[in-house]
Amino acid sequence: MDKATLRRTLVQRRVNMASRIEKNAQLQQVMRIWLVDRPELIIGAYWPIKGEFDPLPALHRWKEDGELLDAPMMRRIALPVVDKTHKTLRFHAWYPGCPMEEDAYGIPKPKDTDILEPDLLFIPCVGYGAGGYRLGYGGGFYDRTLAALKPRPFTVGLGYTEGFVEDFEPEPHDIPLDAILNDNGVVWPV
Ligand SMILES: Nc1nc2c(c(=O)[nH]1)N(C=O)[C@@H](CNc1ccc(C(=O)N[C@@H](CCC(=O)O)C(=O)O)cc1)CN2
Ligand SMILES: Nc1ncnc2c1ncn2[C@@H]1O[C@H](COP(=O)(O)OP(=O)(O)OP(=O)(O)O)[C@@H](O)[C@H]1O
Repeated sequence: MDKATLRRTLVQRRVNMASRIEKNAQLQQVMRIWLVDRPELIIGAYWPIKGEFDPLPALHRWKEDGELLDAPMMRRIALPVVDKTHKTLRFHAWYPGCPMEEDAYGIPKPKDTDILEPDLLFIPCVGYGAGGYRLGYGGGFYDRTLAALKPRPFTVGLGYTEGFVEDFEPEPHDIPLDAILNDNGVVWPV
C-alpha cells in the first residue's frame, strides 16, 4: 500500500472506529498515569481533527494538579500554529475557553497568546509502527519542527490501537518518537 492510501485507510478506520467513548476514557487514564512523574512544565499538544484523540481534558487536569503539589508548579499547555513560510510549527499558550481563530487546514489556533517552548510534545499519529515511528498527514510539519528545535522536546505519540501498522517502513527524515501511548497503555518503548 502506498503512503497516501495508507493514510486514507487509517483516517477512515479511525473515524468509523467502534467504542470511541471507552477508548477515549482509557487513553485519558493512560495519559494521566504516564504524566504523574514527568518533570516537564510546558506541554505542547494539538486541537483534535479527523477523529484524533483529544488530549486537552487530561492536560488541563495535569495543569491543575500542578497547583496542588506540595511544591506547586506553574504548568502550561500550548497548541501548534502553522508557520506557512517555513512549514514548521510554533506553539502558543492555550487554556480552556481561550479565544481561538482559524489556522491552516481549518484547525483552530489560540488568538494572540504567548509563544511558548514546550519541553514535551504530544503528537497525533495517523499511524505508528515499531521503533517509535509515526505517520502523519504528510505535511512533514513535526519532522521539520523537531529537526530545528534545540534542545529537542521529549516526544510522545498518541494514537488508538487501530493506528498500529505492522510493517511500517520509516523514511530517512523520520525522527522516532520517544514514547507512544494508546488506549492499551505505553506501547513504545516496549
Ligand atoms: N490536530 C492536529 N493539529 C495539527 C496537526 C495534526 O496532525 N493534527 N499537524 C501536524 O502536522 C499540523 C497541521 N498539519 C496538517 C497537515 C495536513 C492536514 C490535512 O488535513 N491534509 C489533507 C490534505 C492536504 C490539503 O488539504 O491540502 C488531508 O490529509 O486530507 C491537516 C493538518 C499542526 N496541527
Ligand atoms: N527535516 C526535514 N527537512 C525538510 N523537509 C522535511 C523534513 N522532514 C520531512 N520533510 C518533508 O516533509 C514531507 C512530508 O513528510 P512525511 O510524509 O514524513 O510527513 P508526516 O510525518 O506524515 O506528516 P506531519 O508531520 O505533517 O504529520 C516529505 O516530503 C519530506 O521531504
